[in-house]
Amino acid sequence: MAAQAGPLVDLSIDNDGIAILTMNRPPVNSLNLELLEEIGKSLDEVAKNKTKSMILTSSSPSVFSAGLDIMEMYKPDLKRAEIFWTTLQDVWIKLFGSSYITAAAINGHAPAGGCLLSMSCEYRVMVEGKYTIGLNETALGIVAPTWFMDTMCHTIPIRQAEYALTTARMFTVDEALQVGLIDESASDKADAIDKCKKFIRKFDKIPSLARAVTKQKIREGPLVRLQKNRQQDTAEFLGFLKNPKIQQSLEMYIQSLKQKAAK
Ligand SMILES: CC/C=C\C/C=C\C/C=C\CC/C=C/CC(=O)SCCNC(=O)CCNC(=O)[C@H](O)C(C)(C)COP(=O)(O)OP(=O)(O)OC[C@H]1O[C@@H](n2cnc3c(N)ncnc32)[C@H](O)[C@@H]1OP(=O)(O)O
Repeated sequence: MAAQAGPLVDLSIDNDGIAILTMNRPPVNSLNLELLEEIGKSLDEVAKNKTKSMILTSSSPSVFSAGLDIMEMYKPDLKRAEIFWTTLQDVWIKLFGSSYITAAAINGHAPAGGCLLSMSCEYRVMVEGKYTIGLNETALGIVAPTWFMDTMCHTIPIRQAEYALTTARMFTVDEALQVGLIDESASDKADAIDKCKKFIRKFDKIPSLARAVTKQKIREGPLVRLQKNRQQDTAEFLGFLKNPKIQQSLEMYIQSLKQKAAK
């Protein structure tokens, strides 16, 4: 993978007071520990500055995020793997549970953890093209953690979520629109950001405390479930990583990604 140039995230505030959080880990914004830490810090910053809203996007021209960095899971140092997983949990708790308004301008592919980040926002606009979005874990022989599933069930009807999760369905932009996995499509990244801003402006006349408390109450179930089960969730993740069969399938998956990239 190419060496990192520049900061892993960019956080800027526009003239309307909207924070734009841009993931910047070329080539595919795979979520390693350092990127997750930087996303977490940026989410803290947005909360601390009482910014009214945030749009999550990517600096890549074709990938929103490739999901978790597979190299964090392949033959890992278990202490780092534990920190990696708890940092991912923290990011999800901060984003899914945020009181400020959140929207994702999905400017490219969003598999697995990339889909999770976008679903943790309140509104999704995806750029038209041959991009796909979804939770593909079962295709890799693994089970998405309960809070990944909960997040999908908060986004699309539970029947559709069950079908998508069990079949590892990757949705095209049109299919995602049809099922409600995304709210709108856009012609390009600028259009996606404009549409996210239009969504954010819908709240101009809604008292912010009432909005925030309503959001937190409706999202309380999945949040409490993870908060109560964090240690068990982490132990399960580490247990997976220690399983030789999982390591073998990871190795094969990495090879297949590399072969595809080399073509
Ligand atoms: C797989 C996990 C298995 C077991 C884990 C064990 C236990 C886990 C238990 C529970 C946790 C489960 C939760 C998992 C959630 C996840 O997020 S897993 C990650 C799933 N992500 C994917 O499957 C996406 C894979 N990537 C792609 O499909 C494509 O790269 C993508 C469509 C995003 C972009 O395509 P393209 O622009 O053509 O780029 P390339 O494919 O050419 O890739 C460029 C280089 O980037 C490397 N790469 C791609 N994805 C990842 C990744 N997720 N992690 C690390 N590296 C990645 C790719 O190998 C290329 O590298 P190279 O240039 O060859 O060095």
